[in-house]
This record gives sequence, structure tokens and C-alpha cells, in this order.
Amino acid sequence: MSSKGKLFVVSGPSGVGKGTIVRRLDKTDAVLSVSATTRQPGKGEKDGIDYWFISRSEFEERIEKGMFLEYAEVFGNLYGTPTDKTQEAVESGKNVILEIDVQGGLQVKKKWPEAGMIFIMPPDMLELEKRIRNRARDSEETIRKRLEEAEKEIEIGKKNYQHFVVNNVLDEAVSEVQEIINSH
Ligand SMILES: Nc1nc2c(ncn2[C@@H]2O[C@H](COP(=O)(O)OP(=O)(O)O)[C@@H](O)[C@H]2O)c(=O)[nH]1
Ligand SMILES: Nc1ncnc2c1ncn2[C@@H]1O[C@H](COP(=O)(O)OP(=O)(O)O)[C@@H](O)[C@H]1O
Repeated sequence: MSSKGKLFVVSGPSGVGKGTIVRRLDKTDAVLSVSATTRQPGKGEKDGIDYWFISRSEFEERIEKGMFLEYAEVFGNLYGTPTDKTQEAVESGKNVILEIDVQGGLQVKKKWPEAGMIFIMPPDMLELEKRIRNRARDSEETIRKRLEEAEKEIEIGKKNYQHFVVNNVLDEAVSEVQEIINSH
């Protein structure tokens, strides 16, 4: 008999390095949840690997059917965590890591109070801006929106999350998140 896995939420402002960190976590006893989204796939992104890319009408149908553990609209697109896959992984004894925004994080916390809530902080706002710019993916308009949104997300994070990790030196941030997961 294997015991059940645990659920971890990893949030933080866009560009802080959440994706980079969660990709480097130990996957021996953990899986990354693959979210559904209505946004278009980016260059090199694969369906079922990075996201499940679905239409808005399909997404809305799945909301109606109660198929999401949580969902939220972020920068004009819908994002959601499929309940079935999360449940299956937890039942099979795997920890599940959800890299989701703070609105979704709060929904998970309500439904699943024992979830580990991890918030990734930037060293400072200038460094966050640099990282968003380095990605060279967003327009000036989008960059400004993401930075504005970042301030709000950090406020919500501070009030509602349990663990805080500053992503300054990447290796150190990865180790800190790993340690939180291992000791939860
Ligand atoms: N609530 C919720 N947010 C999600 C989900 N999947 C991704 N997100 C968040 O949506 C935001 C945009 O993600 P993405 O389009 O990949 O862009 P990026 O993270 O800014 O590079 C990020 O804050 C993600 O954490 C999900 O299933 N639920
Ligand atoms: N500790 C770090 N120091 C410097 N750059 C970083 C660090 N962590 C991540 N980055 C870079 O910042 C950018 C945004 O990271 P990403 O993981 O896409 O962020 P998020 O998933 O939070 O939007 C990427 O170009 C990534 O390589």
C-alpha cells in the first residue's frame, strides 16, 4: 500500500522564473500538472506537454461539467487544472505540482487546505522587468501590463501563501523549493 501524494501550488509574477524552477525539481516522486488553456501555443510548445491547448467553447464546456480543480482568466486567456489527472497522480502516491496564478492558488487552498502554498518572489522589480524583457516575447504594452499585475500578485501572495522563495540565484531557489516539498 502506497500512501497518497501531496499537492503543491507554485505561484509568482510572470517572468519571475516559476517555469524554470518547477522544471528542475526532482520528478522521482512528483509530477507537474499539465493545465488546459485557451491561449495559442507558443513556438516549440507541444499539446499535452506544455499545456492542453483547447478552444474557449471546449473550455467553457469543461467548466460546466466541473472538470477543473480550479481555473482563472489570466491576461485574457483561460487556464485550468484538470481534476482527473491531479486526482489520479495523488492516488498513485505522486506529489503533484501546480504552477498556476494566485487566483487559481486561492481556489486550491479552499478546496484542498493541506496543499503546500509556495510563492516565488523576484529579487526586486527591476530584475523582474529584465527577465520579462530577456524573454523577448512580449510587446512593450504587454510588459507594462505584466509589471502592473506583478505588484498585485505579490500583495495577494504575501497575504495568502505559506512559503516564500526569492529567485535570485537559480540553483539556490530550486533547492529551497525542493526542501519545502521534501519536508511538507
Ligand atoms: N489559475 C491557473 N493559472 C495558470 C494555469 N496554468 C498556467 N497558469 C498561469 O497563467 C499565467 C500565464 O501563463 P503562461 O501563458 O504560460 O505565461 P508565463 O507564465 O507568463 O510565461 C501564469 O501566471 C501561470 O502560472 C492553471 O491551470 N490555472
Ligand atoms: N534565477 C534566475 N536568474 C536569472 N534569470 C532567470 C532566473 N530564473 C529564471 N530566469 C530567466 O527569467 C526568464 C523568465 O523565466 P520563466 O521560468 O519563463 O518565468 P515564469 O514561468 O515565472 O513566467 C527566463 O528567460 C529564465 O531563463
